[in-house]
Amino acid sequence: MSSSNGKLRYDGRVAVVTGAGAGLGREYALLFAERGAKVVVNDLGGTHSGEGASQRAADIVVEEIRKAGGEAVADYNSVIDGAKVIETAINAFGRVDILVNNAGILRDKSLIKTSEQDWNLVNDVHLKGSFKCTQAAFPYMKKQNYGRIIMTSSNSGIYGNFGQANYSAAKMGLVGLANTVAIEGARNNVLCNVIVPTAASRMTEGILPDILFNELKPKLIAPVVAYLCHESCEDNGSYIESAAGWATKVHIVRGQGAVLRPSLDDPVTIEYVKDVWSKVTDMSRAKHLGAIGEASGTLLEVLEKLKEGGGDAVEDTFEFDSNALITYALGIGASIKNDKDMRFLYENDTDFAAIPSFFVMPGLMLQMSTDKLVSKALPNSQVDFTNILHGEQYLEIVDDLPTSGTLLTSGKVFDVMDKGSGAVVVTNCDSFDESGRLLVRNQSSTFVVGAGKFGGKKEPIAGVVPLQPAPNRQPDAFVQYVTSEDQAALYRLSGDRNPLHIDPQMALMAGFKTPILQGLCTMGFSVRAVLAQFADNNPALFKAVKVRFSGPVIPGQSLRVDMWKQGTRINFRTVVVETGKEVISGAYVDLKSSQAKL
Ligand SMILES: CCCCCCC[C@@H](O)CC(=O)SCCNC(=O)CCNC(=O)[C@H](O)C(C)(C)COP(=O)(O)OP(=O)(O)OC[C@H]1O[C@@H](n2cnc3c(N)ncnc32)[C@H](O)[C@@H]1OP(=O)(O)O
Repeated sequence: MSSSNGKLRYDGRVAVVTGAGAGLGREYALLFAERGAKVVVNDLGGTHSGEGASQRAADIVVEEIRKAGGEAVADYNSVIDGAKVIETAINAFGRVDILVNNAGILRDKSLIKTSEQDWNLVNDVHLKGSFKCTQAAFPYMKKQNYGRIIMTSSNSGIYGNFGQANYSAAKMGLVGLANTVAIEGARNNVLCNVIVPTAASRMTEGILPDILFNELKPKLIAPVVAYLCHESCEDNGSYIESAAGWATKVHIVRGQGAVLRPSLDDPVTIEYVKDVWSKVTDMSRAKHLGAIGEASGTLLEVLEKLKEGGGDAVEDTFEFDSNALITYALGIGASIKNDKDMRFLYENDTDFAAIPSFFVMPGLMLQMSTDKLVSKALPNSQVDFTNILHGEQYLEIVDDLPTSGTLLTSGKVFDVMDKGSGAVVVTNCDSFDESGRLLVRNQSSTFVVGAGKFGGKKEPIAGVVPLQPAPNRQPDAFVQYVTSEDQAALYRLSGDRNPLHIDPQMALMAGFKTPILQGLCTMGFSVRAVLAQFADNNPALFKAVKVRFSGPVIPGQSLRVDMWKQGTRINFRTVVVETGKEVISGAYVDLKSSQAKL
């Protein structure tokens, strides 16, 4: 009930505040009364460790309220007798609208020294007392279709605090109690929230440092609790931390988690758990779940994935910005010497855009960040940078591409082939933007040299994107580029830090005389050639590319890209000019429209 001057009022409401003889409870009681509520000032009047009883504390506060012109009655019952506390409200005022479960005691001891009595007493007053009072008030509130309930938790519960095992447990218990009360009351407009206060009171005296203690006035928290209890506040099940004239909502969050077995038929092993532990504990994409149904919903999704045998999917985020796009463009030979390349090199260019082949990166980085995909797909195989070569790549742009953002990429092994001289592992990686929109699909084949002859099948399954041989005629066009001796060194800044491309020793171990160029760098040069020749350098016309890396390129060599136009498909091959050897075969770029011209 708001009065005309905009002040929030509680006229006609009856508020029960437990433990209202001092500290926070007293401030709540005074504020409710000042704003028109009739108040039950409950206080057993014991010591802060729960000894003794006295009517004095409650009486003083009642007196204070009455003197100020408010209405209040005292109640001296223990909150464990919750029914009696609520009875006081019904007898005096005929109803109960607001219940602030605030009463509490402390019996701080280290875990080892905590007696059963210390445990029971603290839990009884905080947890059982809140339960008893709430249970007694609930029928009245439900019947009148109105109620506001507060549970009082503590950072000691949420984070733990040395010497407060009993208190921490009770305080976290109150969070659980509030969660369910909020659900059970919602239909009848009986809302329940949690306050997590840090206040100077007789309970915290001697625990908090003096400087902090003096600034943590209970009076500064009372308006937060009062607002939570006002009819205009629709929060339900919220945890609100408040102290020193500050308040915030607190959430329990859950990470994305990791699937712990490849399929429904597989057991969960300790070793697998260890392998994916960093994913289990990764909180970078943690989320708050609104209800228990959301939590179990995720489990159903996991089971669905496992049924499809997709439990081995791995996920990662990929962040990029204009720097990443420009570094990539330079890495595949874009140059300011070419006017039409400015849009790829200068973030203030009005048409600034990514060269579309940049979007192989999320899939590549996912594969390089985990040894779970390629190596796990092969029996007894040791996969490392000395025996893998990029075999094939397919990239498809599905939706409009931003020039910066964070993509979530999900990848899994799609096919494994035994080619004798090596094994080919095909992975599919889909990348989504933050709203869940699928932007890019990548399919990569990794040729694992020497890992063949394991008795696997030779042919690909349906869904492995096939190559397309070049037409049997002279190319319609060709473009030639010189790569720099530093090309691989420059390109690796985009993320592919495979030492094969820069470290002569590693190259020797992998069977090459010198470091070789990244396959995707050669692909990038080739895509640039097709865009320049057939799409007026317009990246928006690019739809997809498929290539096979059929031979290595040495940085410094020249590349000739031979192209054939067949409608919107541009077939191409890439040849090292100095040797005449084909290094990209069976390749094509699909453009979005047939505006493409010779
Ligand atoms: C975990 C991380 C994920 C991946 C990260 C990648 C990181 C990067 O840093 C790695 C790189 O960029 S490496 C550089 C780019 N790649 C290359 O230079 C490889 C060039 N290709 C070759 O040398 C040979 O084709 C070679 C060696 C691949 C094959 O040659 P051969 O052994 O002589 O094979 P061949 O007799 O020609 O054919 C045997 C069967 O294999 C198939 N095949 C051939 N080349 C393939 C290729 N590139 N990709 C896929 N399959 C290929 C053939 O079709 C044949 O199969 P079938 O008998 O069924 O026809």
